[in-house]
Amino acid sequence: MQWFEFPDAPASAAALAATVAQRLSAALARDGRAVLAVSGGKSPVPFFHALRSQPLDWSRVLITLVDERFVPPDHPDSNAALVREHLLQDAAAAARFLPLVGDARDDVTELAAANAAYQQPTVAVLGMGEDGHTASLFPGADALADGLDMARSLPLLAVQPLTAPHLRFSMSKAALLACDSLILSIQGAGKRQVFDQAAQGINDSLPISHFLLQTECPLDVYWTA
Ligand SMILES: O=C1O[C@H](COP(=O)(O)O)[C@@H](O)[C@H](O)[C@H]1O
Repeated sequence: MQWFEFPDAPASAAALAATVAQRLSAALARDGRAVLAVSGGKSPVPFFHALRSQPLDWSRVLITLVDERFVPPDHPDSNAALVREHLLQDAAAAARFLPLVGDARDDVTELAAANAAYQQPTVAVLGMGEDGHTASLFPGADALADGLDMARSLPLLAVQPLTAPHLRFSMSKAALLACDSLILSIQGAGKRQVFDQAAQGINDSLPISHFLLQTECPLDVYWTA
């Protein structure tokens, strides 16, 4: 795990955007295409603003989500709506977007469709909640063990959080660790405390620990107070 510390959120967002753009660019040169998976929530907005004007051949980049709430695409809690409003703008408007949820009417059919359409990301940018969840791998959820099972073959699963609204679709641990690289972006003293606790040992009540304490996929942590 590599640790990067920044004086404020704009500095962290700018550095994160430059790193992600450089990794996408390397994938474009190597493979002719690149896939970026981003997190939702509230904190990624400055990063999206910094990333969307990076000079890249965005027409060969596919953007998808690490996780999504099972809500229609115009719902205020939709991660796809967040990406459309804040990331798929400026130069990045040329990127293709692969949402995880359709019209949010039938979770079984839509999860099957999302798994069928899934594209393995080159880079995934993770967030973390103060309860230690990452993607939508929530502590205490019935589906957590399945989501953390490295033998699981389907990349996406449905998770019903006990402490947060909406059924979620989430990338599994196995799918996330199959990315070329992972970046965790966090800020604030509360999240730092959770991070420090999770870094001490694998602990299912802090699912993020499964990503900090692994050797399958390189992880960079972007931290700002
Ligand atoms: O519910 C979610 O929360 C986490 C953390 O969000 P943040 O706004 O506190 O950074 C996020 O990473 C995840 O994608 C989202 O669906």
